[in-house]
Order: sequence, then C-alpha cells, then structure tokens
Amino acid sequence: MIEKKDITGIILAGGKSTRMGTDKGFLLLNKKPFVQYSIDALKPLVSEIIIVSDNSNYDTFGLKRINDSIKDAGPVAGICSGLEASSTAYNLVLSCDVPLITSKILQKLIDNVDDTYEIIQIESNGKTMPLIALYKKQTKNTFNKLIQADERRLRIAVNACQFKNVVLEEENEVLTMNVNTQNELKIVEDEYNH
Ligand SMILES: Nc1nc2c(ncn2[C@@H]2O[C@H](COP(=O)(O)OP(=O)(O)OP(=O)(O)O)[C@@H](O)[C@H]2O)c(=O)[nH]1
Repeated sequence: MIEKKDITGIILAGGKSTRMGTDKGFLLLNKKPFVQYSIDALKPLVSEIIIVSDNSNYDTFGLKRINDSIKDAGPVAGICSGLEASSTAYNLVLSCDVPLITSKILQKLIDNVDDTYEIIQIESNGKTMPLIALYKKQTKNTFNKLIQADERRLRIAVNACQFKNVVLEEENEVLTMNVNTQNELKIVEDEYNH
C-alpha cells in the first residue's frame, strides 16, 4: 500500500483554453476558483502539490508552481514538466477543469496501484480520463521520447505505457465532468446546486 508521502499532486493549468476563452482554473463555481477544487481534492492524499502553468497568477494559491518546460505542447508536455519536478514515485495528475472531483474518486486510483502498471486512469461513462490519473514518475521517459518524436496526443502517450482503467460507478460519473465551454459550465453549476 502506498502512503501520502509517496505521492505528489500535479495540477495542469496551462493550455490555450480556446473554447472557453479565459483561463479555466480561475472560473468560479460558488465563488471558488476551479483550481481550488482540484487542490482540495488532492490535499488529503498527497505530500506536495505542484501547479504546472506559465501563468504566475497561480502563485496566489501558495503552492509550488512550475512553468511548462516545453511551450504550447499540450498536456503530454505539461505532465512531463510536473513529473520532472516531482520528488515522489507516484503522482496524481489532475486537470484544473473538473470542479466536481472528490478525494474519494482519486483514492480509487491509489487503491488500484500495483507493480504492473505505470498509469492508472479513471474510466467514466465509457471514456478514459488521463487527466484524472495516477502516474509513476518513470513514465516521463516514455513521454519525453514521444515529445521528441513530435507525438503530442495524450492518449497515444498513455497507450505507450502499461496502463489500467478504473471504471467508475454510474452514479459517480458526473463528478468527473470537465468544463470546456460556457454551456458545460452551466451544467456543472446546475449539478453543484442540485
Ligand atoms: N501545463 C499545461 N497544461 C495544459 C496544457 N494544455 C492543456 N493543459 C491543461 O490540460 C487540461 C485539459 O486541457 P484542454 O481543455 O484539453 O485544453 P485547453 O488548451 O485548456 O483548451 P482548448 O484550447 O479549448 O482545447 C486543462 O487543465 C489545461 O489547463 C499545456 O500545454 N500545459
């Protein structure tokens, strides 16, 4: 069984947000920024939290923030930057646009750790979610090779590692909803106030 001291939380908060038009981590749900929901879900489970973003406004959360080591290369490079900065073997990677996420769901990833797998990701409503996932630090080697070969698709990168999916129960699927558009923000607000 792995312990809190063996796990770092890595929050991805970079990217272009072209669909939303504003930095998603600072969107508000019940007056709280989205990124704070990711922080709160990770906090009980990890020894350190790293925010990967070039936006220094994230410094207000008082956590370690690192810049993307490769610019405009998407989540594969963001994960790599986080893993390079991490000092633990296990890393919970979480995007900043899933404000309904809970520690209980992230705990399921930890409960599924075993020696065989390098990545354990949530599968929700038939969709795998590599940005709600546990990564071994060693996956940065595979990811770095793929980036060097100009491969930036996260699904391809995950498939190049030993991975396992943790299938969520139907009643929990809504908790993994990610927000890319104003319309999805409304759905999440309705769900939150439900
Ligand atoms: N650090 C870092 N995070 C990223 C990068 N690209 C995407 N992300 C994060 O990954 C998560 C999913 O991002 P997407 O919604 O797929 O991409 P996006 O660029 O934010 O938005 P779109 O331009 O609308 O696709 C979000 O938490 C983003 O903040 C990147 O280049 N660096």
